[in-house]
Amino acid sequence: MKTTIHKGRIAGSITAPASKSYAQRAVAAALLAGGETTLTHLDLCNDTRAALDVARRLGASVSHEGTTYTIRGGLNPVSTKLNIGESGLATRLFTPIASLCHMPITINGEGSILRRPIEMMEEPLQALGVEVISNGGYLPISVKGPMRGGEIHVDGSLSSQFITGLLMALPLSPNDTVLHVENLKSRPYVDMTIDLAARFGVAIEHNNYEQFYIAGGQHYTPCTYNIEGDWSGASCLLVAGATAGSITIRNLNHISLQADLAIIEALARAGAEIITTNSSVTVHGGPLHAFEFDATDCPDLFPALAALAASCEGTSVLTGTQRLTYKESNRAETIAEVFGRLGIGVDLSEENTMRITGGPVSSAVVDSHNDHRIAMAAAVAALSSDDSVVIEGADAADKSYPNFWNDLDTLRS
Ligand SMILES: O=C(O)C1=C[C@@H](OP(=O)(O)O)[C@@H](O)[C@H](O)C1
Ligand SMILES: C=C(OP(=O)(O)O)C(=O)O
Repeated sequence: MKTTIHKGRIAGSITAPASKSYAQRAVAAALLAGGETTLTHLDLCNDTRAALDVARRLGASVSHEGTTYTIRGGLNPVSTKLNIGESGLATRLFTPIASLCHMPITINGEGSILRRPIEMMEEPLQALGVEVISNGGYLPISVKGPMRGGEIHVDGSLSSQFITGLLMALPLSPNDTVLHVENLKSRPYVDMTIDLAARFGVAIEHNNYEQFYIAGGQHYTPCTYNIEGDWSGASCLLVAGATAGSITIRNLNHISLQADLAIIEALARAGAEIITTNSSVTVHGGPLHAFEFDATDCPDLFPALAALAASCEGTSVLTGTQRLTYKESNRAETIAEVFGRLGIGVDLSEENTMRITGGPVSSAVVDSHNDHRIAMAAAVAALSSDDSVVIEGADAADKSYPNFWNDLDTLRS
């Protein structure tokens, strides 16, 4: 899909979509719980839809009325093939869960996930007694458990998602596990996992995120769990509030564990006016200035931060670009290309650093590279353009925020 976004102002309010990070974790916990779990405020995006499909294939029964989902859990595969769509989290979360089963299960996906590495899962799963065959460190991957527990080492520098998968699956293995983690990045996502597991009655202990102690033989207890609004999805439109008018987003919890709550700090550093209540955030624009921000632990914010920096006076310095190579696109390169076409200088010459010099945004045709966060960031930049920006591959937003283009329309009318 191609969409054209004209320059202009935004105002008004919208409701944040469900956090796909929490939704996928909650669907996994509901699958692992013997009994009926109710998930509320679960509006679907492609990644969450994929998680629900995988949960069904692994034995869950799922029904819903509106955004309230009832999931009857119990790990009991009805299929030996899982399709995780394009979701990095679903790949690295459901592979350890599938490894709890006695039968061989193959996990495959489509689009960008086929180019994203999964090699980090192989040795640790083997050390836990799982037979593993991958496609040279990429999908598809076949696993045959059951995963036993034990003592393993995992490098967390490329992704935290496999650690999330292990933390969620290993409590159900027969033996205890000591998981040694080096170089953990995206740490708030691990906090989200531990917190969600605790809400389902599962205990995970750790020593400064370096050793995790996971008792085996635990049980997930079914419960009613509300899916928080998504700070990641909201981040681009909050930036649009700062660069092109004002915005209120409801259904955002400002004491959330979500990594991308950090967008508030970046907006404040750039000089935006921010008002938070218990369940909403309002951002007003004004003169914006260059800011410095380390996004190592909240890598999904980079595209939104680039759109913010493009509208700031001066050169903003963002660190943590090493985290971006294996996202839906090579995101540092994609940001440099897309914002370069819009006339915004993006300098990647220093390691792990992105320098963005704000200035006028030119009309151009840009390609999302099938990356949802790039499509949404380009739309925000377009609001400050001299005329309009054509975004090719705009439907990439369906991965996390299918209603994004409608919400943007609402804010413009
Ligand atoms: O656990 C999660 O929900 C996620 C963790 C992060 O990935 P990495 O740990 O690979 O950085 C993030 O980029 C991704 O969108 C969602
Ligand atoms: C990187 C992302 O997701 P995932 O890794 O789960 O595909 C994202 O949503 O920006």
